[in-house]
Amino acid sequence: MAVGTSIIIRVELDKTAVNFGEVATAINNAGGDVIAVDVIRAGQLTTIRDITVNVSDIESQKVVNALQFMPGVKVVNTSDRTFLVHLGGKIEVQPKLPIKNRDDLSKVYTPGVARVCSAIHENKSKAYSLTIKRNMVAVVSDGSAVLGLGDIGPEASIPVMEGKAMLFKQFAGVDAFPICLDTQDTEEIIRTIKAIAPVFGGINLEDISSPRCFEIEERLTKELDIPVMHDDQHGTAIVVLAGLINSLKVVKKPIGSVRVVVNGIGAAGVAICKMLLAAGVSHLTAVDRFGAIKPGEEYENKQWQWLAEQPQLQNGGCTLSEALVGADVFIGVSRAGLLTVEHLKSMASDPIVFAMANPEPEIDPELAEPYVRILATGRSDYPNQINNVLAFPGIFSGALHCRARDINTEMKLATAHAIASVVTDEELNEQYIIPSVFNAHVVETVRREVVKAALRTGVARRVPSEFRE
Ligand SMILES: NC(=O)C1=CN([C@@H]2O[C@H](COP(=O)(O)OP(=O)(O)OC[C@H]3O[C@@H](n4cnc5c(N)ncnc54)[C@H](O)[C@@H]3O)[C@@H](O)[C@H]2O)C=CC1
Ligand SMILES: CC(=O)C(=O)O
Ligand SMILES: [Mg+2]
Repeated sequence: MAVGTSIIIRVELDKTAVNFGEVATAINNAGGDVIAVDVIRAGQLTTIRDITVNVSDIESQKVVNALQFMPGVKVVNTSDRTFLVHLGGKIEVQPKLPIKNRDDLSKVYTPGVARVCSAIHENKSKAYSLTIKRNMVAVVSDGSAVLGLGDIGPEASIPVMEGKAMLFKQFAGVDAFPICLDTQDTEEIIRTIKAIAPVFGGINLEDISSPRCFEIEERLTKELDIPVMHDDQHGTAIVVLAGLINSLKVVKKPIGSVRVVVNGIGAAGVAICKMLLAAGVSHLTAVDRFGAIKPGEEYENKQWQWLAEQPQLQNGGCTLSEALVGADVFIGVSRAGLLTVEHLKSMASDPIVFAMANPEPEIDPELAEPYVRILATGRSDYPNQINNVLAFPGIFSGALHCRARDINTEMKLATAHAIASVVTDEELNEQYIIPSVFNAHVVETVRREVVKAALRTGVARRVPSEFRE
């Protein structure tokens, strides 16, 4: 399944040779959908127009080619609107107050700033009240597992990390900065993050491949006193659990009785398995490239080893096709196109399918829809978007608010239940198992429940005023 985009094509039309209707037909025939037309210049013999076209990324060149070879049409240039929003980057640093005169200058900078530095030197925790640390998260990647694109390197990962920073700010008011590291060495990543940590109130690890991501997160959690969370693991697992809680209400199956197959036991898959077990799933099959993880087998990957020792793990060694026969739930965090209609037909009644590989899911949603009761993907352009963006802004907002030193399992479970609770019983249906990322109640509810869980479990270092008795 191709990814949709929209392009603007500037054309010069020779009025004696072609009319706009013919141009629009050629675009449609090549797979494009004209959504807007602007006349840039209208002359006696020629007109210049900007034509905005919705098109799949695969077909965009076909559309341009179709026009290029049309008599009377000259393609002046083409711009991809997705690329346009990335021009010059998507975020910037803005001062909170203007520097209008020398008096202002001497307060925000030297000499005034020196007194503030000394105050922090005497009491390090004042960095929270006197610097950006209080509300600033580092979004750190090494470019090794970017979306489903794989190891594309630090520079190529910047657009995703900038995007995450935008989401932090827009949805939760949390400032976040993208940091893309030119190393994939576990020790060097740990050392670097520890070295930059003083500026930040939290560390959001992003798109770091497994199994290195597990050790990096575990070590940083132990060695830093600010919350560290690998979003692809926990953000994803939390939202999956929220979606599953609500889906099971729709199909009226208790969590302890369903057979769940998770495909792709990497960063997201491991965390999803752990979260589902913590939430009460008792029949779980964990499938990766080499088949299902086998109980009793020895694995080099410590997370797989842990999973292999869990009594709820079933169907060891079988293929995805074998695992899916009679399964109630499929959760894919693997690769595009691994799931077929035949697989869906072999599942139990009322199949629940979360095909979450990005940007292309394990199965084309349009193919899957007729054969499933509930379908969710990671994408914004289909209903039921299961994406970690529902979790990380609110979690970090809550953790920063109560200055939590950790984001623990209770806080993660509280987040999953909080997200699920935003969809009321009256609203709940097959097409609406998970709230929209634009639903303002999501962050508000998650933030509140995260603070409550942090206070309850003793990881909060500050009791926000609204929680004081
Ligand atoms: N919707 C969402 O919120 C999220 C979606 N994802 C998506 O999930 C996918 C995996 O992400 P990560 O866990 O971060 O990557 P990862 O690289 O840590 O894990 C991917 C796993 O899939 C396995 N895999 C590859 N081919 C397979 C096959 N044919 N059958 C079974 N397993 C196979 C790999 O061996 C690996 O264990 C990506 O497409 C990513 O975009 C990840 C995080 C959040
Ligand atoms: C959504 C996300 O974090 C990913 O696909 O990697
Ligand atoms: Mg990610």
